[in-house]
Amino acid sequence: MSQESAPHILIVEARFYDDMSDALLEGATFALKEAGATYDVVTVPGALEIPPAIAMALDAAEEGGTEYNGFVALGMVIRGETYHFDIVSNESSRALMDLAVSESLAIGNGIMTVENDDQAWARVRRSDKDKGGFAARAALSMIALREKLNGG
Ligand SMILES: Nc1c(NC[C@H](O)[C@H](O)[C@H](O)CO)[nH]c(=O)[nH]c1=O
Ligand SMILES: CC(=O)[C@@H](O)COP(=O)(O)O
Repeated sequence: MSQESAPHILIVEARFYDDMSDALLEGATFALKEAGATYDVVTVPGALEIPPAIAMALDAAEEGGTEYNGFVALGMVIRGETYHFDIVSNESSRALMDLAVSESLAIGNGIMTVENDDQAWARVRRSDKDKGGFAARAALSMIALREKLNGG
């Protein structure tokens, strides 16, 4: 897809923690609007469902559905008592990386993996770290890089 128009982004958010998801989404959408990009938002139950959602969007695009220049993954994974934290954290990030490399996708990974609520809140929109905005800008940067490499 050539980049004549503004980048069109799919934000896939895992709303496991509604309030933190609101903050991550605020940061991401602010950054995209600031850059003149357009976006759609879809919601999945948890971080493990983000990579399959992106894969589904790619399949839909091949069948005439919306084509996206890039993707932003937003989620919050907070360690609990069991090994599940490691599974959710490692597998979601691994699957995003596999998709990005195998499909040359521009994906900004805003899936936070933290030890506790304090660490979480220190890294969402209501702070200067704003990981949602950082993920959005990462996706836009990779779109621009792909255009440059393709002689755009
Ligand atoms: N504990 C967290 C989860 N767990 C849910 C998984 O992501 C997944 O939805 C479930 O295993 C069903 O497939 N997800 C988060 O995003 N954050 C968590 O802290
Ligand atoms: C990241 C998780 O899956 C975690 O929230 C689950 O909590 P627990 O390990 O106490 O079941």
